[in-house]
Amino acid sequence: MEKAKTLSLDITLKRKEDFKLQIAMQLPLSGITGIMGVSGSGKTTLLRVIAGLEVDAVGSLSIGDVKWLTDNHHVPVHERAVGYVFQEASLFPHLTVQQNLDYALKRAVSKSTESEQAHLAQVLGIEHLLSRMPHELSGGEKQRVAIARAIFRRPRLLLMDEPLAALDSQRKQEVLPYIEKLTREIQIPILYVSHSIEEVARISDRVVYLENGNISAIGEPNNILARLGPEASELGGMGTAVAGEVMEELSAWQLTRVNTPLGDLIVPNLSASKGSTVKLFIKANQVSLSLTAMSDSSALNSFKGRISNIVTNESSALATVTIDINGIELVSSITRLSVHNLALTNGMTVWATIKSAPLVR
Ligand SMILES: Nc1ncnc2c1ncn2[C@@H]1O[C@H](COP(=O)(O)OP(=O)(O)OP(=O)(O)O)[C@@H](O)[C@H]1O
Repeated sequence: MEKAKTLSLDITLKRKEDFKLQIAMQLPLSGITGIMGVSGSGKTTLLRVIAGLEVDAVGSLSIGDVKWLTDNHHVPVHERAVGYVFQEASLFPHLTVQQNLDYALKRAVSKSTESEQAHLAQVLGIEHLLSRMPHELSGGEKQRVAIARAIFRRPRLLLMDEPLAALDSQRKQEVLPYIEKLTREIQIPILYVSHSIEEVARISDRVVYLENGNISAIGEPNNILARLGPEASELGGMGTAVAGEVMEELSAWQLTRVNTPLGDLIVPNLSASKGSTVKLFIKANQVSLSLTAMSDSSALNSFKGRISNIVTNESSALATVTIDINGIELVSSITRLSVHNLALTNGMTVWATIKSAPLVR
């Protein structure tokens, strides 16, 4: 990996007797890196170390050619060019959106230019909100303003800690596309902490999975998410992310046909324009398996594939079966009893049926 475009860290932080964060990794300074793990695994602590908020962290940390932490130097928080977005937007209630942004700008070491600010306001869709007071904004709008405030300081890196956790699912769906646009249109690398597999699968280019202060897996979202064990249920359930192109609206049926590497998927109406790219998340518990093609079933989406992995655990009723369909690893969660009854084994050909309802954009 080219050093100038890499975030490198090799750090240790002993928090208390039973928790030590010990992370060594190199991440490309591009796109979105999802940081996942169950509660208490160290996600927030990792972001705090990178931001410079943990003065007891030891080791090395550099962003491109700039060293933020070495054996004998700790660059203080205000000199690290990072933007931080938390769960709560925390805007000043007595200032307008514009005044909130100006306030942040006045205190910034590095400031964006007026044209950069205008572009950012447009990317985040907040141009029309600038004269409003925070109490006149929805939760999603507040979060978009908080993101703009963080980026006005021209950070090298944007740290987001559960930025959507306080929003309901409709607002989440509303804000996610703006976050995705940031890495494309502003080219700002993002570290994105989330509890939600769905969110991370949808927006991340890579995932770092933490367990008890250590990295237990790092790589492509699907590879990581498919390997999660029982902890996946705390994270909203396992699943598979697939990107696809919107082919047509079946408006009479309130459905949309999306072409994906699995084949054509019929999903609830996405209201997305024809030709646009969407990401779908297929929950593992919505994928059933059969040995023959089912022609008399109500399910619309059925695909032929080959079993590439079966994980069972005698203490659990459920098994995780991975099916390779045109190179996509589709994860299915079915009972161990079904694996036994169908005598499923690696390499076997099966039909995977996806209920159309649970697909999300
Ligand atoms: N200020 C603190 N002092 C001592 N220990 C702390 C402090 N903050 C967090 N911890 C501990 O450090 C560990 C990691 O916490 P951290 O908040 O990084 O986890 P997390 O993965 O972000 O969790 P969550 O998903 O619940 O936010 C936990 O054991 C936690 O109890």
